[in-house]
Order: sequence, then C-alpha cells, then structure tokens
Amino acid sequence: MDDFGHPDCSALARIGETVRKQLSCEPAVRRFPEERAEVYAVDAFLDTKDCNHLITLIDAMAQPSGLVDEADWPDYRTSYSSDIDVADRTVRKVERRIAALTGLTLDCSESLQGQRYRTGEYFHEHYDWFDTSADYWDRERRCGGQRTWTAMVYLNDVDEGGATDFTRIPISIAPLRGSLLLWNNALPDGTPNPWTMHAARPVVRGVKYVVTKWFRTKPWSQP
Ligand SMILES: O=C(O)CCC(=O)C(=O)O
Ligand SMILES: [Fe+2]
Repeated sequence: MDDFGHPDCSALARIGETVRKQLSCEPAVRRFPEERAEVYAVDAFLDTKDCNHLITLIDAMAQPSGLVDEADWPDYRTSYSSDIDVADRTVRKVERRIAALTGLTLDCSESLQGQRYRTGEYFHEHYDWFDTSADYWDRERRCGGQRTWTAMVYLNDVDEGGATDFTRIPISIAPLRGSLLLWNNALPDGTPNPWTMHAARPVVRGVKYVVTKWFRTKPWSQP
C-alpha cells in the first residue's frame, strides 16, 4: 500500500493545501472557528431562482414512485438521493462555480447529487471519506480514489429540523436557502479526518433539499 497505509494521502495533503490557500483569499468564504476540521460556509452562493430550479429537478426524479422504493432503504439514511441531470445548464453552472471558488477540478468529482428529506427523514452520522479497508474500496479506488472535499448547497429554508451536525465538534448548520457548506474530509497531512463525522438531523417540519458534490483525488468515472 502506498502513502504509509493511507491510500492517496499525499494527493489529499496537496489538494488540501491548495484549496485552503484559495479559500483564504475569498472574502465571501468564512471558516468555522474550529481547529480540528476545515469547515467553511458561503451565504447566498446560489440565488432563489437557481435553488428552485434544482428543487424541481430533484422532485422530478423523485416522483415516479415505484421505481425507488424508499421503504426498502436501510434506516441509516432515509432521504431520497439521486444524480441530477448532468446536462442541465443550472447544474453545470453550479458545478463550475464550486470549482472556481475552491480551485478543485471537476474531472475529479462525482456527478452532482440531489437529496430530498421529507418530514422525519435523516442521515445518521457518517464520514464522507471511504474506509479503505472495506470491500467497496477496490471499486472506489479504481473510479477516482479517496474523497477530498465535500461541497453541499442548501436549496431551501426548512421549517424545523434538518440541521447538518458535525457530531464530534461543536458545528451545527441549519439549512438556509442558497448557502454553501464546504469541508475537507482529510487532515492537513492527508489522512482521513475523524473530526468530520457528521449527520443530517431529522426534518421535523417541512422538506429539506440539498445538492452535494464530492471531489476525489483522481479523475472520476461512474463505477
Ligand atoms: O444533508 C445533510 O445535511 C448532509 C448530507 C450528507 O452528509 C451526505 O449526503 O453525505
Ligand atoms: Fe455526508
């Protein structure tokens, strides 16, 4: 195994440093005051029109019920989730803007995912980085390698609940329409950051919509 037992860790360290430098020059980007994890937010990253359009795309895919039987999904994550139209102009614009802000390369990223949480739905605590000792790692290693940064945009305000909580550090983000949340899944040395454990808390009232982009160390292709 390369990188002292942590696959892709030199690339992760390099990418982390590049993005950190770039974000520090962006006045709209604020870092949460927490040393243990690099978590950033940008308010009003997307306007209402773009948010509403993305919500329409997510709903359109979520509608044909029977195709996706949410009742059969494991309880770990009860939201609806899917790739959204990669050819859509707004999707492409959002992807380009995330890349421009962070300096990350779209080639090394998964296609934008749309997620919808209805009342009571949630995503239990987890890491976005891959467990490289798990069976799935062989597949992920070949289709882009380890995840580097996560970029997520909240598409609406939620009446109650639905916060993104970093469960091991005091960071809790309430959904706010158009705001971008960004974090580095690795430590500065490129090893997986255990402080990035996070959860999407249950929506208590209303519906929550987000789009998420995960970046990788290498060019990504559909597994
Ligand atoms: O919806 C959220 O607040 C977090 C979602 C998340 O952590 C994920 O999709 O990996
Ligand atoms: Fe996550």
